[in-house]
Amino acid sequence: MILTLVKLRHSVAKSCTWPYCLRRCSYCNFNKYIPREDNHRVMTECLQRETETLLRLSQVSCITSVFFGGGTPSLAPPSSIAAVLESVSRQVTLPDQAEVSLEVNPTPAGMSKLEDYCQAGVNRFSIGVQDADLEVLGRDHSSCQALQTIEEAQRLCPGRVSVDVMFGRPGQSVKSWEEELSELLKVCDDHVSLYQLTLERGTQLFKKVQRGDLTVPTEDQTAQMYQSARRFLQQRGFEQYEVSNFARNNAASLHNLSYWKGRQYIGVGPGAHGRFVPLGGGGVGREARTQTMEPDVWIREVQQRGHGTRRRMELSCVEVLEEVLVMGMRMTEGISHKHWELFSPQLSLRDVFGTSTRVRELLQNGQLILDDRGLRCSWEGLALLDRSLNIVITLVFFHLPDALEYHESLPTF
Ligand SMILES: C[S@@+](CC[C@H](N)C(=O)[O-])C[C@H]1O[C@@H](n2cnc3c(N)ncnc32)[C@H](O)[C@@H]1O
Ligand code: SF4
Repeated sequence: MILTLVKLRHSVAKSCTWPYCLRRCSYCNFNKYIPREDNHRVMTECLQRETETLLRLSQVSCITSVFFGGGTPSLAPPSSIAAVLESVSRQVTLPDQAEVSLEVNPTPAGMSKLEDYCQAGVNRFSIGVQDADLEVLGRDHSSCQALQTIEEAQRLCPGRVSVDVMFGRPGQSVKSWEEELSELLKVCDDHVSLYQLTLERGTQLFKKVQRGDLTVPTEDQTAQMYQSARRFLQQRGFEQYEVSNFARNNAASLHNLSYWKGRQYIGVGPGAHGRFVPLGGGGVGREARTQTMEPDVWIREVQQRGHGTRRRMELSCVEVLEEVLVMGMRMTEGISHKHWELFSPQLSLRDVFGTSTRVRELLQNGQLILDDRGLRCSWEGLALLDRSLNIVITLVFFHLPDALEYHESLPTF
C-alpha cells in the first residue's frame, strides 16, 4: 500500500504494501509471499502502527493521495483498508478528494470485494490484466474474469480505473500484441499502464528462457511493440504522460505523478520505500528509507519499536538532483525550469546542460529538448530514455559537487 501525503510546506508520499499473493507469477520478482496462515488482524494492526509512527516522524499535516500496492492488496479484507485510512485521518487531514488507489488482481475473490473497498474509502482501482499467455505467466485469473473485474470497477469508479498490461512476453509477436491491445482498448477505462516484461533473475520464467524452453521477443520486436502501442493509444484519445502511462479525460494518476515530480513519500509495510525528511526526529535532509522485507520479521519489529525501517540514508544534494532527473525525465512534460529551481537554486538547467557537447548532440538529433519550458524528451527520445539519462546524470555529478548544501525546506509545492 502506498499513501501520498502533503504537508503545508512539504509534499510527502507514503507507501504501504500488502505483501501476500495466492501464487507466484512466473515472471515476478516483487517482494511477495504466499500466506501460511490468516494473519490479517496482526498485519492490519502493524500497518496502522507503522503509519502512525512514520506520520509523526514526517510531521506532515495533510495527505493528498493513498496507494495500496502489493503483492496483492485485493487479498486484504476491506476492513483492513478502512483501518489504515482511519489511522491516517486520525492523525492528519485526508481530504475527500484525495486519490485513494488499490491494486486489484482480477480474480473472483478480488472482484467480489470492490464495492466494499469503495465503502472503505478507495476511489481508484488499478487492475493487472494479462489477457493472454496466462498459463505461461502463472497468473491466477482468466480473461473473462479480467473483463468482468474491469466492468465492475468502472461501474463503481467511472473514469478512475487503470489497467496494467505487459508486452514482450514469451511467444508474443508484434501482430498478436496489437490484436490483444486493440481488444483491451475496447473495454478499458481512461488509464492504461504498459509494462515491458523484464526477465528477472531467480524467477521461473528467467530459468525457462535460460534453458531455451521459452523464447522472448527480440529487442527490435519489443521496440516495435512499444511504438505501435503508443500510436494505438494516441489514436484512441489517450495522452502519454509518462514512459509507461497513458490517460484520457484527465485520468492521470496523481499518486504516481508525485513520485515523478520528486515529491516526498512515506513507505509503510514490508519492503516499502520512502523519501522524506524526518522532521519529527530532528532531520533536515531528505532520507531514502526502506522497510524490512520479510513480513514476519517486519511484524516483530513494528510490535517492538513501532516501525520496521531497515535502512535509512540521508541523500546528498547531488543524489536528490539525480532522482529529480531520473524521475522527471520519465514524464512527457519533463522538468520545467521552475521545478528544477526548487531543487537547484544555484545552477539552472541551462547552466548544467546547456553547454555540454554531448547534450548538444542529443538536442541536435532530436532526442532531447531544452527550451523555455525546460528539459524533456521528444516523442522519439522517450523510447531511448535510458541512453540520454546516462549522459544527463553524468553532468549533474560533474557540475554539482557533493559539497553543495541541500535544504529540503526550499521546495514548497
Ligand atoms: C507487482 S504487481 C502488483 C499488483 C498485482 N499483484 C498484479 O499482479 O497486478 C504490479 C504490476 O507489475 C507487473 N510486473 C511484475 N513483474 C514484472 C516484470 N518482471 N516485468 C514487467 N512487469 C512486471 C505486474 O504484471 C503488474 O502489472
Ligand atoms: S505479479 Fe502480482 S500477483 Fe503475480 S506474484 Fe507479482 S505481485 Fe503477486
